[in-house]
Amino acid sequence: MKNTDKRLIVALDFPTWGEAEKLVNQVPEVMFYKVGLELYLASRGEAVVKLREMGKEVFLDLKFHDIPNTVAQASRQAVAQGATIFDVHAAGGREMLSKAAQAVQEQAEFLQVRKPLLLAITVLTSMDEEDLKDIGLPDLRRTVRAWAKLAQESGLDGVVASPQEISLIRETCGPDFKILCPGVRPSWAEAGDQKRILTPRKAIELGADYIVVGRPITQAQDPRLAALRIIEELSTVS
Ligand SMILES: O=C(O)c1cc(=O)[nH]c(=O)n1[C@@H]1O[C@H](COP(=O)(O)O)[C@@H](O)[C@H]1O
Repeated sequence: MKNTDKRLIVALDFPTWGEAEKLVNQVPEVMFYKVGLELYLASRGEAVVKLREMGKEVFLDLKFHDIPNTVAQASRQAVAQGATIFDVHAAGGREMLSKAAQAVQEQAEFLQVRKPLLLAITVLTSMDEEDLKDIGLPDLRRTVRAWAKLAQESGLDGVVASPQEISLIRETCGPDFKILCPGVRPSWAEAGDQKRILTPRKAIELGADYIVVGRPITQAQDPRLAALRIIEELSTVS
């Protein structure tokens, strides 16, 4: 199908599978969807199965953050669900990250399935310097750099980060480390609760491998038109 771009992942933040399914059917050009906490729980995990049956790729965004054994075991389940990408929090630390990476490798070999990309959340795009100070972390860019480096040293494939930190992460982790960016807002959309944002084109130009866009598409009057405008914007950047 023309007019698709797998660098665009649409966040299906809906309270029922029915609403999510309607959106997916409205925008056949979008091939990659994010299932987060709300839809995963509302659909009792079925959203992932249904999207796979519809031929879509899934970013399973459950942001695991727990003791190393618990996260490793949950990671095995994420591999079994057929996600293309899933994530854990970098703040879980070196042992949690490396056990998760090891579990993904082992489980993919055991099930003989394609190994999903395992990404680490750095600093959430809804937080700014002030929010970080509140939780005792004094320097946003130093934190992002340290967490990205830790994720890479622990064997992860990449990070989830604000587009504003792409250059910093590229400098630190090199060209092959994956960077997935939420906090992406077309010039015509509202920021909402996102604080560290850039446009889709700018994010890709700076070196993002994937962008995640939710409400500018899912809450648009015409979601298909909104998605096509973003796909068109991306097509100008190779
Ligand atoms: O892990 C994520 O996807 C994520 C990380 C982050 O730092 N910021 C962030 O917004 N997200 C997710 O990306 C999506 C962004 O949605 P919109 O703000 O509606 O475009 C939401 O589903 C968030 O859960």
